[in-house]
Amino acid sequence: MYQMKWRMLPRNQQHCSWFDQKLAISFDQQRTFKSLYEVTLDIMIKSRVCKIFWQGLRRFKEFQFIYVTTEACQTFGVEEGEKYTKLSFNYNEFKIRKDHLPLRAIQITKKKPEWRTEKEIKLLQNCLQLLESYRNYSPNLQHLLAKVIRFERFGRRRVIIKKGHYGNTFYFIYFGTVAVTEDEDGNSAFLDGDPTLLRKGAAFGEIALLKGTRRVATVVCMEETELLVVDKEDFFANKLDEELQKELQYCYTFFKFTTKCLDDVFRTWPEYSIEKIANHCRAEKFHSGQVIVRDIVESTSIIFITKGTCEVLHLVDLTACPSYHKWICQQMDLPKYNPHSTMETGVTGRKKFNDFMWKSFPVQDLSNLKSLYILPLKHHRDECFKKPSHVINGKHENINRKLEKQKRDDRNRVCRFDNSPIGDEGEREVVQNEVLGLIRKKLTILTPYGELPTALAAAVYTRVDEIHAGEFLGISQHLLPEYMQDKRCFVLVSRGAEIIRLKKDRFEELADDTTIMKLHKIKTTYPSDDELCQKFLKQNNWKMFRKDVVNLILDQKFMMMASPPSVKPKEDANSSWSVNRAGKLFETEDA
Ligand SMILES: Nc1ncnc2c1ncn2[C@@H]1O[C@@H]2COP(=O)(O)O[C@H]2[C@H]1O
Repeated sequence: MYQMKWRMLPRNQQHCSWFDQKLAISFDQQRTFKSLYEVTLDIMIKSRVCKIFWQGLRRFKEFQFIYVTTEACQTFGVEEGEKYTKLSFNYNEFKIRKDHLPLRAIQITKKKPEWRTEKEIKLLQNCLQLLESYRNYSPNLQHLLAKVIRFERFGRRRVIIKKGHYGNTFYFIYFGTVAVTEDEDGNSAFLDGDPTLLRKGAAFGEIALLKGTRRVATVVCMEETELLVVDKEDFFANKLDEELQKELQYCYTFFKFTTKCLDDVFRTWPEYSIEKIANHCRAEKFHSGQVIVRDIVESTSIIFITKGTCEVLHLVDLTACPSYHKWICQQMDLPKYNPHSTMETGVTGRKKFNDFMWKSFPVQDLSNLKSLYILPLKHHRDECFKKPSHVINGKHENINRKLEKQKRDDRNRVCRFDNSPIGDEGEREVVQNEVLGLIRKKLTILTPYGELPTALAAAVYTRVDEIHAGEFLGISQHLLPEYMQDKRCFVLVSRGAEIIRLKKDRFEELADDTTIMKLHKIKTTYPSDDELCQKFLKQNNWKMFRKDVVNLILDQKFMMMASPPSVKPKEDANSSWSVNRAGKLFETEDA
């Protein structure tokens, strides 16, 4: 560029200004070199920075960022003049998902083991304390596992382990439920009424690793499931096999050496059969009050109690029990139950109460009925009794009068229990009809033993048996012919028990004739529903009596303390026959 400029000058000017030109060249050159140097330096620095970034990124290739893929991320658009910028906001990153593995812990598990800092391992260890199977390991093993464990999330119906495949992984369940099935695709889990389920805190996939065999079962997700995975190399490097061998040995030892308690059921079994059932079993712990099996008869498993106690409960539909009707008649002074005049309606309260099952059960408080029954009586007999608050209010009084009229009209229209005319047949009769009229308007149910107010339709859970460590249940009924089986629903509830579940068909497949003969001799018969109802009512009568006595004594005491003894009975002395739901249902020790 400089030479071009110089040549373009006139000839004379070219000679005379040679020195100047010389000076100018060196000055310009200097500037050019300087800028060239700066550019080169710039390029060198930039290339070095790029190289560092590139090397860093190469390492990051191993690191997968976590995306919560389950729900689409919401995107907001912002328009700025001509430009259109997209701001994205993933609300999943801010959403607290209860019971799921925290995001921070997931990020740690996604890192390579050597990248995890001591602080991160500790944090992960703390999160994993929630898992029972993990918590039971020594602190050292817990630390080693937290170093190598990785995270995986699967959706419903996803097969995690396929039966017959070689195994390279061991799993802990952090969230969700999986089913263990005998078929390859795991479909049976969704058809089986009683599949083998493993939940949060359980671990699986150890058998193929410990024995070096193929997978003995298929494991499929029943819902979205979060797992923590240990690879085969880490499994053995951290001596996890030694710990799990102990667990596997537990079931084997129970079947092999607890035969005395188990009525010698397994005494004649060859070694390999016991080993085989031990491979298909798992010890499970249940806290007190937890339901182990919802229907023992329907269940496809035999339950062996290894530790603690269990209770067998049965829901008795009182409306279907003649003893209950008799008792109601006595209590309410209703027309006596006559077995010859039963209504073959087939409509009972059973369906209604089946729906309630465990989550809730009907609160049957007879005190309301009793107060309806007693208040008018008291009103007639003793003017000193306080009027109900709604009667005091004039506005309510009008409504009340209207209601009374309506009730009277209804009573005339609707056929009554005893077909007796309404009139002055005594206060008691009137009140009784009053009660019935009110109830009839609300609903009555027809039972095989007569009509019953809906408010008195009750069902109670009664304890029918107690099972202790070393005992088992679920097979004797299964071996009986269909017509001899007790098809009623029995619930097994833990009282701090530890159990082993074994599939009935697997047991039958391996059991020899001697075992089957022994089991045929074991007969468990539970009392009929009416017998259970009688037992319950007996206990209830005692409770009612006890409550009445206590109320009576306390009343007298309080009255003496507060004011001079009065002859008037107190209202709450009559509210003693409310059905105590806790006491009744579970036959507490004070029963
Ligand atoms: N009856 C069972 N109860 C619970 N888990 C089981 C049962 N049978 C098999 N499994 C688990 O299912 C896994 C399937 O793969 P593995 O054979 O490696 O290990 C098996 C056990 O961990």
